[in-house]
Amino acid sequence: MDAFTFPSYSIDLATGEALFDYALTGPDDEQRFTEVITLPLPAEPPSDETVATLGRVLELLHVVAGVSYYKAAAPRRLVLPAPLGAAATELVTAVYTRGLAEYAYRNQLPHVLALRPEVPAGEVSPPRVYDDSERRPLSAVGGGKDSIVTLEALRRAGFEPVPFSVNPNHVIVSVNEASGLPALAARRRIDPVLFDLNAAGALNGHIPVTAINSLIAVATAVLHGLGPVVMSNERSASDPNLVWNGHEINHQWSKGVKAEGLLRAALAEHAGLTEPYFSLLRSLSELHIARLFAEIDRYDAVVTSCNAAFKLRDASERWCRNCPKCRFVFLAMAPFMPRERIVRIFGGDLLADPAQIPGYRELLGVDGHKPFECVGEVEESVVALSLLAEQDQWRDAPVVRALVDAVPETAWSAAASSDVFTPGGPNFVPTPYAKTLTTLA
Ligand SMILES: CC(=O)N[C@H]1[C@@H](OP(=O)(O)OP(=O)(O)OC[C@H]2O[C@@H](n3ccc(=O)[nH]c3=O)[C@H](O)[C@@H]2O)O[C@H](CO)[C@@H](O)[C@@H]1O[C@H](C)C(=O)N[C@@H](C)C(=O)N[C@@H](CCC(=O)O)C(=O)O
Ligand SMILES: Nc1ncnc2c1ncn2[C@@H]1O[C@H](COP(=O)(O)OP(=O)(O)OP(=O)(O)O)[C@@H](O)[C@H]1O
Repeated sequence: MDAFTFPSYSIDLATGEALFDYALTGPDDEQRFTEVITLPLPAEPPSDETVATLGRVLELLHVVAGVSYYKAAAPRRLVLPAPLGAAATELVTAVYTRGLAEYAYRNQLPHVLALRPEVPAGEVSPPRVYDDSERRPLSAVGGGKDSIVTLEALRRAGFEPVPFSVNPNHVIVSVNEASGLPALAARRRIDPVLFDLNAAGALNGHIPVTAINSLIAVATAVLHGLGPVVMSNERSASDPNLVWNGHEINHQWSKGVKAEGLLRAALAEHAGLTEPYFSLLRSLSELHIARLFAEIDRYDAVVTSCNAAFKLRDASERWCRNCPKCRFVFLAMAPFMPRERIVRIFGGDLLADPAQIPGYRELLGVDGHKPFECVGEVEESVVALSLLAEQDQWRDAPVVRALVDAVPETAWSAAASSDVFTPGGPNFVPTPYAKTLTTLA
């Protein structure tokens, strides 16, 4: 295939159903796709102004959500459907290059990292300004510890958050029920043709799913007259897994602070939103978030951070207890709660199981590189281990003992002077939200 194009998109405001069309085109062939995203409908029909702003957000979503289908063939041309301003073009370029960097690396497709969209010439008419900064926030809920910390902090600080999820599965539904807050949900249906192509051996790999979920959340906030979308993306999401041909490869790229800045700028430029989107947890390490989570117990029976529970097919019920994310989150929570509590949350004790040692050695930087998963930095893992080694309840756990012996002296010294509990780094948290997290301390 030579090119990826965006033939059309439409929305039916009576049902909330938006259709996004895509095409992979070649000299003799064309493969079409349609993704269906259904937004929850508000009680009152939206005003013309709201519909206009929503249309602008959906234009960005149309282009960004194409990344799932582009990756089936990775053509060298990305032909956008309409003119875009500089900030929106920068977002799109980054989503298809940095957002697909892990995919490019694993499939050895360096041209993807150099992709530049072809933007039709023309002016984009300026959007109407939509001041959403003082409205109730939409809090994106993914079912894991991070979004629970955000939801609870916002609620306790009096912001009256509205929980929101894309395709909530039973985990997310249970988390929302445990919160007691009425939630909004959007549906997203990937074109089944993509799965057929995958089964037939098409190119496949990781995509920047947070960028897609984020724009669906912003579209929902606009349609419902709500305020900023509040995410739970942490500091370490901005750190790459490795560098390849001079390019950073980051599994979590669209959770990182650069992606957050690009999305905010594109939404301001293209849709006129004054305070569209920010991550409340941006300054915090995963370990710090785990410590905050330990202060909240109403979600213990439902919280699930394991990605295996969120697969579209053959999902695990809750924690699979045998993946990098389960290992990392167990290690990060363990120092801050009684052993019986964490074993109850996970349904098992990962630090009592010697089979987990090789996976933990990767997380601790003893072997290989940081896994391609949503896990914290090596330093955070070493700090967590050092805390466990000081506690009677964990000191003699088989995995803790083996790991304490495996970690090199240099890592212990780095951990001793670590700043993992000191908030830091760039963030976009608006001033009224600056003290929100203190409600959990
Ligand atoms: C649940 C999961 O981790 N899935 C990744 C996995 O896909 P798998 O085939 O095992 O299961 P499915 O998720 O059901 O996907 C089936 C196919 O559909 C494609 N697909 C899925 C969602 C989408 O939006 N677009 C798609 O094209 C997918 O490629 C499969 O072929 O492995 C895939 C290949 O590496 C990953 O792409 C799947 O990741 C999902 C998109 C996903 O939702 N992952 C999140 C849990 C995730 O990884 N989040 C990251 C943040 C990444 C970011 O930058 O936003 C994190 O938490 O670190
Ligand atoms: N299905 C979803 N709908 C809406 N937002 C989501 C969804 N899944 C994840 N998110 C949001 O995307 C961001 C990244 O998701 P991630 O899975 O890392 O977070 P989490 O589930 O809150 O916590 P954890 O890291 O413990 O899994 C978070 O801000 C989360 O709220």
